[in-house]
Amino acid sequence: MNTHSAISVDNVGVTFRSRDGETNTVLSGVDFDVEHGQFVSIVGQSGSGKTTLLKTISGLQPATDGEVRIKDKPIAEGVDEIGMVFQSPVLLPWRNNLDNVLLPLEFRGNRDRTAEAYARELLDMVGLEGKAKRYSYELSGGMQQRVAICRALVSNPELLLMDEPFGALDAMTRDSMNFEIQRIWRQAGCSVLFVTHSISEAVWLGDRVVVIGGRPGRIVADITVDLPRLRTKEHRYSPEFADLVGEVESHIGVTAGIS
Ligand SMILES: Nc1ncnc2c1ncn2[C@@H]1O[C@H](COP(=O)(O)OP(=O)(O)OP(=O)(O)O)[C@@H](O)[C@H]1O
Repeated sequence: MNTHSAISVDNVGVTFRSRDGETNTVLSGVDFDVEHGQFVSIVGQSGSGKTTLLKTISGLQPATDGEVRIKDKPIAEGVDEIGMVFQSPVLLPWRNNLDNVLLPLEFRGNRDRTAEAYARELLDMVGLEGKAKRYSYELSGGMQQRVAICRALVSNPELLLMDEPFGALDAMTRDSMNFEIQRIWRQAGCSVLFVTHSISEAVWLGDRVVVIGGRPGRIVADITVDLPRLRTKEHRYSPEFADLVGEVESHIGVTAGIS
């Protein structure tokens, strides 16, 4: 492991075993490090194992081989340093936004005035000033996803795992969330692993784009995105951006045997 790594995924493999004893190895030899504060996009064909990888890094899915370490502590020992955001915000409709954001702290018995003030700060940070006492049904899809992001950030995680977080949003809201998430990430100061089906989103947001491919899934490319921050729409029309998108596409295509 690199001494500066916040997250170390060390030769991880995942094999599922069905009830009748059949095995399905989904990931094999997945090996990469994430430095503190890095934004890493993960792309790959449907079924390549992206969600399985995020679940394994979060500790929800035990690794069959290898190990995941967060700040040098094995994930298997239980680590509080992770926040997760899914495609659907999954907010509890009977709780207002503030209470939804505070849920993880409530579970741990850590809800107090300081936590409430921080949760309000987060809601302000994502542009939901004045919406703390509103309910999810009063919000747009993009606003609900912002509440889910606040809930994931309220424990000050080292690592934010995002699985297709903007996949259910319309194109314009997705665009604005892509811009917003850069600002939120920089303010929160955490590392991010961001799974997406959109190659341009992956390149636009990432410091790196990790491509998962093959059967079983493994890392077939790890591409550095050397575009300046904060990225604006103009970057998407630059030749450098187009080259990077082409490079990522070529790796996804090669692994699928379609290029
Ligand atoms: N709990 C499980 N038990 C058995 N097989 C599973 C389980 N979870 C995932 N799989 C299998 O692992 C493979 C990878 O699934 P995964 O959801 O990780 O892929 P993905 O790259 O995230 O796909 P998508 O892009 O479609 O969301 C699939 O073949 C899936 O059927």
